[in-house]
Amino acid sequence: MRDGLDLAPGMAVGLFGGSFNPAHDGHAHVAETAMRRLGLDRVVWLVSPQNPLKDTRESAPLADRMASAEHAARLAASGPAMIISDVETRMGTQWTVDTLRALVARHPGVRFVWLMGSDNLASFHRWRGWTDIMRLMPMAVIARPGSLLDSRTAPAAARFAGARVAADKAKLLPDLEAPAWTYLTAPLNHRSSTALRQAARKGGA
Ligand SMILES: Nc1ncnc2c1ncn2[C@@H]1O[C@H](COP(=O)(O)OP(=O)(O)OP(=O)(O)O)[C@@H](O)[C@H]1O
Ligand SMILES: O=C(O)c1ccc[n+]([C@@H]2O[C@H](COP(=O)([O-])O)[C@@H](O)[C@H]2O)c1
Repeated sequence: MRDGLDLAPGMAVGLFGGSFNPAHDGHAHVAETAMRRLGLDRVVWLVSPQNPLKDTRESAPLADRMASAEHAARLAASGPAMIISDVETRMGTQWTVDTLRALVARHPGVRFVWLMGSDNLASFHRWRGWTDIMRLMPMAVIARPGSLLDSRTAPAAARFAGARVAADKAKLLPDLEAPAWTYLTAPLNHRSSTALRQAARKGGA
């Protein structure tokens, strides 16, 4: 089965999973920061069918979240650098570990890096197969307001302390063997989808 992802062997590719409900400039900030600091060729925005740890009732349809991600990605870069993908829906994978295993198998020679905000590092040890994710591909964590301290003391950070790469060596990350991860303290962006949904509800009330 083709997955619709146009990736060539040798490319350094960030995988950026999210609900994008809706997408916003904080997501653009993560994608742009990762691309620049890790020297990535592409960032694939994996628009998730449904975050396994979130409430389904609040989730907008996939097509709306894809459109929203397309719009936000244009804030991050023009040209082919940003790829908005429904590959998790196509492959029928819900858990990140399954998605990443499948993508690694389908794209030999691509140098993948998993990207996420620091709020997710704080809770990463609750994800299914999280130690397997750490061993599948390098990971870059982008600082997010409200989770800076939590994420630095996170169980996942402690467990893989020996695999941490200094931020000023982040460009090496796509070439390193997993486990390897870095924490990027870029200028912070305060946007969140929750706040946007709340504002929309107030506006519509
Ligand atoms: N402002 C931000 N700074 C850094 N990372 C962010 C920011 N906003 C979102 N992210 C990261 O982007 C990824 C996808 O996030 P998601 O789509 O859940 O957006 P969200 O704003 O966190 O949504 P919600 O408020 O509904 O939880 C996650 O890894 C999250 O940590
Ligand atoms: O696989 C898991 O256990 C898991 C638990 C929570 C979140 N995730 C993934 O993390 C990414 C960010 O999720 P979210 O909802 O914070 O946007 C998205 O790709 C989710 O599928 C994955």
